[in-house]
Amino acid sequence: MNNQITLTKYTLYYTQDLLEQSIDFRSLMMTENDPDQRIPTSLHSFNMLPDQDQAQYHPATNLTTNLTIESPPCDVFQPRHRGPQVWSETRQELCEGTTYFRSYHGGVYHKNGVVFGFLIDGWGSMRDEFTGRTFISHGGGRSASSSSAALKRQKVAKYRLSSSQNSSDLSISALLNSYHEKKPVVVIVGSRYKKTTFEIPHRYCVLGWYGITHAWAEIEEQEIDNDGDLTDEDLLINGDTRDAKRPKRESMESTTSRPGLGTLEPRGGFVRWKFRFEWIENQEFAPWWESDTQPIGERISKSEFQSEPSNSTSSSVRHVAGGTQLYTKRVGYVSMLPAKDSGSFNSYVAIQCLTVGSTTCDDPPKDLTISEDFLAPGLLAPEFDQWAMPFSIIPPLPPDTTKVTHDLGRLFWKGSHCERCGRISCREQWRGWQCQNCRALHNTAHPIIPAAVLRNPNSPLYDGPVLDEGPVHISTTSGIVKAREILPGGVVKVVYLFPKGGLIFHFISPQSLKREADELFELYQTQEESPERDIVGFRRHPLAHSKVRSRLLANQFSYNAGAPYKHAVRVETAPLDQAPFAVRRALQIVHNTSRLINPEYEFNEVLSIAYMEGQRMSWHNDGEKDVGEIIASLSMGSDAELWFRHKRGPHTPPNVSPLQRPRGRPRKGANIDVAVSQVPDPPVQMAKALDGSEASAPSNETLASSSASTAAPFPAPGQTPFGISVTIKRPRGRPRKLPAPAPASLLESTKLMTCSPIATPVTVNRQKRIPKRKHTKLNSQDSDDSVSIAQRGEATVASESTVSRTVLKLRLSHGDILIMRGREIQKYYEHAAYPTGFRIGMVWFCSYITFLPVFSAQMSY
Ligand SMILES: O=C(O)CCC(=O)C(=O)O
Repeated sequence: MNNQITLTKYTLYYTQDLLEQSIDFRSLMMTENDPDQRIPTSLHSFNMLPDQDQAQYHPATNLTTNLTIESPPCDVFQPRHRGPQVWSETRQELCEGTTYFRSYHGGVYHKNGVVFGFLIDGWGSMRDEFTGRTFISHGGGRSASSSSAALKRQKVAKYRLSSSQNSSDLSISALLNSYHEKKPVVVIVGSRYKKTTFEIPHRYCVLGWYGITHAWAEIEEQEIDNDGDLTDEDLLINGDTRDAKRPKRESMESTTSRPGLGTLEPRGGFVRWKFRFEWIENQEFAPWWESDTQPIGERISKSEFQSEPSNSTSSSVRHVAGGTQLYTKRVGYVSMLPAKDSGSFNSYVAIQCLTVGSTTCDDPPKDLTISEDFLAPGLLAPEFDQWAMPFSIIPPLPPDTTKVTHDLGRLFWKGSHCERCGRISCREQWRGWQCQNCRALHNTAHPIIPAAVLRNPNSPLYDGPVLDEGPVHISTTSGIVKAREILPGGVVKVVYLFPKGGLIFHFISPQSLKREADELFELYQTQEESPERDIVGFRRHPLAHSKVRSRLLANQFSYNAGAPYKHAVRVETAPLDQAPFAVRRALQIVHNTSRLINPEYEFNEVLSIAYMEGQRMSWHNDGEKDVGEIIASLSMGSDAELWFRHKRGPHTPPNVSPLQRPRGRPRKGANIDVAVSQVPDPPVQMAKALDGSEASAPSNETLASSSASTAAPFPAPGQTPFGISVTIKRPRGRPRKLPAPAPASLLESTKLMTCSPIATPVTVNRQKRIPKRKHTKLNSQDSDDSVSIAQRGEATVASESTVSRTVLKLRLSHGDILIMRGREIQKYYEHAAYPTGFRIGMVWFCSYITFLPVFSAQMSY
């Protein structure tokens, strides 16, 4: 009964919502009225939600009804709505929801030299054309935003070439590969594309499969804005006011030509690679932008294009008075079309389109107009219609989560495609995939995954104190000091002192003490609601400071309770006393540990974070002014690495690379890549830190002097007093000479390891320094060397004194507790988390917010 009521509400909601968007929703209504009505979709269940807000805050079971839709066997997807069969409103949805367009920046998505997706959007290049079934577009790369004052005034973003494109540029060579090998490409149109005659209904709409019929290079003149009154600032600064006051076109024309395509900077323009695409008939959908009655573009005979004209020469470009028309040369033949006005074959420019196997195009032409005939369909190689398309443009259904046994792999947070309306949505909610347009929810309950199946099989199951507590990496120049102590029960406490103040405590328990964490991990995964036990409402939240205009979701799922979270993501906050049971239980566990350091610690904010395989938390710091100086966290499930690096800014040590590296995921099995020096006695501060709450970081001076006075020779590679595997990572090339090992007696008496800033070999990070790309300027300085180097991907090696900003990498395993103490860690450093698989982390903050209740750790369990 209840179900029926919900369904009726839902249908009304849809009817209204979708009618506005001209989406045919009759099928759903028929389903409700006639239960026998079959909808062609595969077998799965949808939960229907009246609106997103309710979906966010209310448990699924109270609101939803299960509508199971069973499909008749059918190979071809039957579109049930007009418009594109696949579309999205953000780039992230497109990238997460499809396999064929996963590029967040470029317009060509290619992998291993093969183009999968091609996006036409925003500003085209000169002579781009679009008819629907055919279009001419350009390869990617080497564009820069124009800094023209006139365009800035108009607030118009305009991109133009800043150097010549080369056939070996990655996206161009991939497009050439698709052209030569006749590989179909999925084409997507963005709503900012200006050349369609039809309306583009959504931000990104998949058009369908196309083949590339022609590829050629041409000269793109640099457009001159109506900035005639502006002068060339560089020339003015250099004192030649006569030249400077010349109109820009003139100074640009004086650019010297250089030989060779690709490195060529021809007079007044750059080489641009162009491609003609044509719709492939043999595909699953007809063009959605053509109405049923509209005739398909008239075909013209291919023979017209393949006949070699009697007066053709071997030269690729022929300029003939009386008109400029684009003609094509295919597979070694000059093809020609009648000039539009003259109706004859006499006036033409023949362009040498690439012949099969060739990647060079000599003497690219400049003054062209595209013949209308060249845009008519009919030039596609017959091979395109002989084979089935490689895959459906409809993304596959989400996986069957009920079968999960050991991890939540990348498939589990791939976006989903709504069969009802065509929208692709990111997986935002832990409990399922929901269409952001029509709100249909594809529910996912997975069996509880025990922590035991996620553990690293190559890591011992410790009954006593762990041996390999880390760190995975500690930079020799960081000045960070490490100490290790064994607490009752075999818990290993590792303390890291940071040179400018601040400490990190890392508690690692033997197996027998991980039972609480085991239970908690399972509690967090519980999906059944009960009056006492709410499920944790994990969801992916939008980034707070994203540079992209559209909504961009954070990688990981999170849930905040207590004081409002004000960091990298915009997370809603539930009051602590109404937080789910799992969250309150986690708080209790961490309080028990944090009181080992200071019995006064009280946390009033808990951020729970769930990561599926491949998800991570990227660089950030937790230094919000409301947040107290203690931040604690508990790890559950798969291992993770927590990386710390210097922040960019006035405090960055001068020898630290300004580049953002290392990027991406940590290497598997990474070792400590420093030489670790030994000191016989711990500095005073460290001794206190080991004792407990009195710890404070040593000053730079203390550290420097203790290191200087106590620095001992290095142990041999692979040897440390604590059984930690240490390898010296050296830059490639000439081997370095390592200092002799320290005497055994000295090593045995050592309790601390310091990464001394003095007398330690520096791991040089041989980074490629790529000069910052300059804005395109309308003058001859466009082709200055630094810009050219950057854009040709050439590189220079950073100086020997430049080292990575990353100072410390810790491995966090199931049941580990980490406590960061001191604002300095947030002020001078940032951190990032890289889990190796399904993992839940909890972070506790003590926020200075007096009006919120401070949760007591003495709760009943
Ligand atoms: O997942 C983790 O343990 C790290 C989380 C974190 O860095 C943070 O919330 O600040």
